[in-house]
Amino acid sequence: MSKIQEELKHTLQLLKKEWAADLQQYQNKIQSTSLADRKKEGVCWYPVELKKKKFGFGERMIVEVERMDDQGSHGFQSGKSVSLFSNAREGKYYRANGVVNFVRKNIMVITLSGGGWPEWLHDGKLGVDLLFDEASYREMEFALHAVMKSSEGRLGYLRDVMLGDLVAGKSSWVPVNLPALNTSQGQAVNGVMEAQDLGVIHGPPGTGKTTTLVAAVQLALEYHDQVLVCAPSNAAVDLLVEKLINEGVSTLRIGHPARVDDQILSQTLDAKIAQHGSYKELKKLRKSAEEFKRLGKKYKRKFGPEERAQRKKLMSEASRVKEEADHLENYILYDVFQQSKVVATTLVGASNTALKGIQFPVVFIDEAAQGMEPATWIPILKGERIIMAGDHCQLPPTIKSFEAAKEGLSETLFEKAIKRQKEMSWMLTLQYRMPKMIMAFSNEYFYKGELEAAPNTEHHYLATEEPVMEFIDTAGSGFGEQIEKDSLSKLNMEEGRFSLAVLDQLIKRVGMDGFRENPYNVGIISPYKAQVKQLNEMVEDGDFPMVKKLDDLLTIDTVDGFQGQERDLILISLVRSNDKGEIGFLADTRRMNVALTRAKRKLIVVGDSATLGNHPFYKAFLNYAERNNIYRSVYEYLEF
Ligand SMILES: Nc1ncnc2c1ncn2[C@@H]1O[C@H](COP(=O)(O)OP(=O)(O)OP(=O)(O)O)[C@@H](O)[C@H]1O
Repeated sequence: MSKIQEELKHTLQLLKKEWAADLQQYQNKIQSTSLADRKKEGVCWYPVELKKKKFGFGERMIVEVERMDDQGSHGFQSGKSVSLFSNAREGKYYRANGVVNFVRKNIMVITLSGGGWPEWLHDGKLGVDLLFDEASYREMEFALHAVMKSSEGRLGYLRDVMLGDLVAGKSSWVPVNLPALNTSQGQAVNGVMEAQDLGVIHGPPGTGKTTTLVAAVQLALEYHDQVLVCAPSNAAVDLLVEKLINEGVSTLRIGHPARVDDQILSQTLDAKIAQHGSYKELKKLRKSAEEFKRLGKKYKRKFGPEERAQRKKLMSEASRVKEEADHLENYILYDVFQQSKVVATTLVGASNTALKGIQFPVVFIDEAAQGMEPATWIPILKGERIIMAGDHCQLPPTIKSFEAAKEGLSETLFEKAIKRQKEMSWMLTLQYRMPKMIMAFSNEYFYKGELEAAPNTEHHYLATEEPVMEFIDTAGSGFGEQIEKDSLSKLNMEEGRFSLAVLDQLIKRVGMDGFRENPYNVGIISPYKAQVKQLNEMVEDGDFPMVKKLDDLLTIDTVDGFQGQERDLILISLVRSNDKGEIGFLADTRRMNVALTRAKRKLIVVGDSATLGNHPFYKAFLNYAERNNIYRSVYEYLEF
C-alpha cells in the first residue's frame, strides 16, 4: 500500500474513533430513556407549549414552542437536528423531525421536515428530543473512501498533490493589477490564479483573507461561469455570502434555512425557488395533484365498476399532474443554478443532493484551518482546482475524541497542504483591524513578528483619551468561578457583573451618541457557554442600562461564535478563578488568539492573574500588559 493510501486509511480509522466517541457522548446522555433523565441530561424539553405555527420560506413549517417547567441548561442550539413529539397515543409517541432555528431562554423555534402539519400537533403533551447527527459522519466517510479509491482522474491527482510529493502545477497566468488590494493580497490572488491544482492563502487575523478570497472569486468568475465557495461553519459561510453579495456577485446559499442567518435567507435555494417566476404555477400544479388524489381516495358508500374506473382515472390524473410539477420543479432548480455565479455551502453541505453530479472548475474554502480533514475532502470531490484560505494559529477543528485528536485528526488538510506544497502558499502580512497595541501580543506570540499594522489602524480608538487596550486583573477580588451543574460549563457571576459595569461606565464616558453616530459595535466574548448565557441574562435584566440601550449593537458569544468577525469594542471575560490554578480549555491558545484579535478600537480583557499566571501563554500576556502600562487592578474600579 502506498504511503498516501496508508495515511488515508489512518485518517479513516481516526474518523471512526471520533464518530464512536461522539455517539458515545450522546448515548451517555440519553442512556436511560426516561423522560426525566433525558431532561436532566439537557437532551429533552418536556412539556413544551405550542406558541405559534407558521409557514416560512419555501413553505417550510415553522413552530415555536416554550418550555414550561425546567430551567436547567441543555444542548439545544441553532442548527441541531431534533424530534418534536406528542404523547397523544397511549404508551407511544407521535414524532416529527426538524432542525432548530434558534433557542432563546425557554423558547425554541423549529423548522419541521415533511410535507404537512402533523395531525397530532394540538393533541396530548408535546416535547422535543435532541437527535444525533449521523449524516455528517456518513458523508465524511464516503468522501474518504472516494479519495482512496480514485485511481486516475482529477480527484486522484489532487489527492497526490495534497498528500504526496506530486508537484502542484502552474498555468501561464499573466498577473493582473488589483488596485483595491495591498501588495501581499494582490500577490496572493495572482498566485492562486496561477495555481492549476492547489493554492493556499495563509492570513493572520485582520489581514483580509476573506476580502482577498472574495477578490479571487470575482477574478475566477471572469473565466468561469460558476464556482463553489465553502467554509466549515454556517456562520463563516454566511459571512462570505454577505461579502460576495456586497460586491454584487449573485450567490446561491445551499443549506437548511434554519441554519442560515436571517439576512442571508433570501439567498437560499428555498427562497430563490419561491421567488422564481414559475413558482406560482408549480404551487398550482402541486395543489391540483393533491386534489385529484384526495378525490380519488374519497370514501364511497357504493363502490362498483363505475366508481373503480373513476378512481383509476383520478389517480392517474394525479400522477400525471405530479409528474408535470416535478418537471417544472427541476426546471426551476436548473434555472436558479444557472442564474447563480457562486454556490455557497458548508463543507458537509457540499454533499447536498441539489449539487449531485455538478463539478466546479474552482472550489474555494475559507477558514480551512478549522475544517477536519475528512470534511474538507467533501467539496474537493467536486472541484477541478482548489483554493484554500485560513490561519492555523486560529480556531482548530472541534474534535471530541481526545485520542483521535492526539493520533492526528487535529491536523487539517490545510496544514498538510501548506507543509507539502510550500511553493503554492502565500502569506498576507498587513492587517487593517487592530491598532499596534492590540496586534503586538498576538504578533509576537504566534506570528514571529511578521505581521504589520496598516496606517489606518493608527486612527482606531473610541475616543482620544480612551486607551485602546486594558487588562483588568481580578486577583484578590474574591470573584470565584462556579460550575454549571448540568452542562459542567464554567461561569463567574461576579466577574460577569463587574465586566458589564466596566462597559456601562465606558459607554457613559464615551457617550451614547458617540456609539450610535459612528456606529461602534460591541462584542463580549467568553470562552464558556455558561458565562455567555449569564451575561445575556444580566443584560436583559436591565441592571446595566447603558449596555442594554446598545442591545442592537451588542453581541455576546463564545470565541467560536466570533471567528472571522470583528467589533469596534471587545470585552473578554476569562471566567477561570480558582486556588489550584486550573485553566481548563483556556490553555487552548489558538482559541485565545481568536478572542484577542477581534477588536478594532478597544480591547478589555478581564481575568484573574493568580489563576492564569502559571501558564506560559498568560504569563507572557501579563508581562505584555505590565510592560505596556495597560495593566489595571480590579481595585482601581472599586466604586463599582
Ligand atoms: N486592502 C485593504 N484595504 C483596506 N481595508 C482592508 C483591506 N483588506 C481588508 N481590509 C479590512 O480589514 C478587515 C479585516 O478583513 P477580513 O475580515 O477579510 O480579514 P480576515 O483575515 O479574514 O480576518 P480573520 O482572520 O479575523 O478571519 C476588514 O474590515 C476589511 O474590510
